[in-house]
Amino acid sequence: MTLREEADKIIKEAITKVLPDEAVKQALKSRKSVKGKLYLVAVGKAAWQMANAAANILNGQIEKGIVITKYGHIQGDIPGIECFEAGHPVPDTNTFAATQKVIELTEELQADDQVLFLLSGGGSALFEKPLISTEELSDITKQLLACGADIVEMNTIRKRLSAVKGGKFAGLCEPAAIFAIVLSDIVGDPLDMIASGPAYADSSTASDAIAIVEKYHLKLSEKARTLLEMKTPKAVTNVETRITGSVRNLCLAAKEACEKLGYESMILTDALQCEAKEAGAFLAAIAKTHQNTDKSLAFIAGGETIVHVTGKGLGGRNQELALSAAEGLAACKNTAIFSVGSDGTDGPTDAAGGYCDENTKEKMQQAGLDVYEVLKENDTYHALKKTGGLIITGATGTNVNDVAVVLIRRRFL
Ligand SMILES: O=C(O)[C@H](O)CO
Repeated sequence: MTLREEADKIIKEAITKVLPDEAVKQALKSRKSVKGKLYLVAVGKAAWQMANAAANILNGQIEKGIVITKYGHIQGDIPGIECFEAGHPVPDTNTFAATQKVIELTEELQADDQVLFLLSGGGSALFEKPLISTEELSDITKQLLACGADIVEMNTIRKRLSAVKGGKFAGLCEPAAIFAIVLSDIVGDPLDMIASGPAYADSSTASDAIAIVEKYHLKLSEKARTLLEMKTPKAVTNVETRITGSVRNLCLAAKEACEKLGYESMILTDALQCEAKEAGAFLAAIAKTHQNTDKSLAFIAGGETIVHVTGKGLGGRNQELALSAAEGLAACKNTAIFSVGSDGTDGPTDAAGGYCDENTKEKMQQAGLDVYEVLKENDTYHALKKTGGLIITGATGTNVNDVAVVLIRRRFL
């Protein structure tokens, strides 16, 4: 097997292990049934998979259900559940129309009813009723995506501009109860930030929001600024939450997959949060340090990096991380670094991530490309396409953040 084939195998096995089906099944065991009706609302990139798992278990008990997920993420019909696809990472008209359907569903709720709320990352874009114009929301979302704000900063802003985020969806469901199962795609699993916490009390403050506006010089209307200064729900009383899955599980699954291939493996971190470029260079440095090993080694780093967009190219944080390792890897032997988003999408591309090895830099030179220029233009997608380094998985059905792996192969090759 080549290093690239090994990488693909590790990715496949790790992602399969973190599909939410089993987690949903376990979480549902602690759900108390209610006298009234049971409704299902599933939002996020893993919404279809979570809803399908729940519908199989609750077989016929669901009165009505709605799934909102990203384009290309619906894998079939779920009896009794309406499934919608919408825009991500920037909400679009389908987002607003599908969210309106959910709001209409909440208007039917009685005190004895229960909403099974299945939430996963991506929900911030996919579940939205904005309190500002849709044009301004789209503009602010694009500013936040480009400025290098991390996901907690982004969602601190997003939840204040929304009628469903920051605990407000829980308010719409009152007096009915919510049983929420949340698949975490944020380091540290902050429930109020995952998909902007529609059913969780907000821990951020107006001054946090204003500080973020100032830090990134965001351009806002007066109305948006006024909304940022307003209070969000600090207590939510009708929700019981089970948190399942996380980047930790993804790292453990990757470690297990590496070990099956004979790598001595170590999780370096499951809380990677820095510039993608820095993470790539750092992992390449680790690869260099261990070149004299006589054992096959794998180093695993999970989390979510950020990109400050400076160019006009196409790419994503995982592709950027992988390509940033190309320079350092050129000095290595039988060594590769790959980084992948468990949801199967990296930035606004059809790739899940990127793969580089000691030959990538040379392949780029042959194609007339310079690593630094490509990174400056944020055009990693096109460069990796030329070097055969794109990782394409398609929608995976899960979303528990990203994992990067260093492979140093010293046997079997
Ligand atoms: O939707 C979002 O806000 C991100 O995926 C984090 O959960």
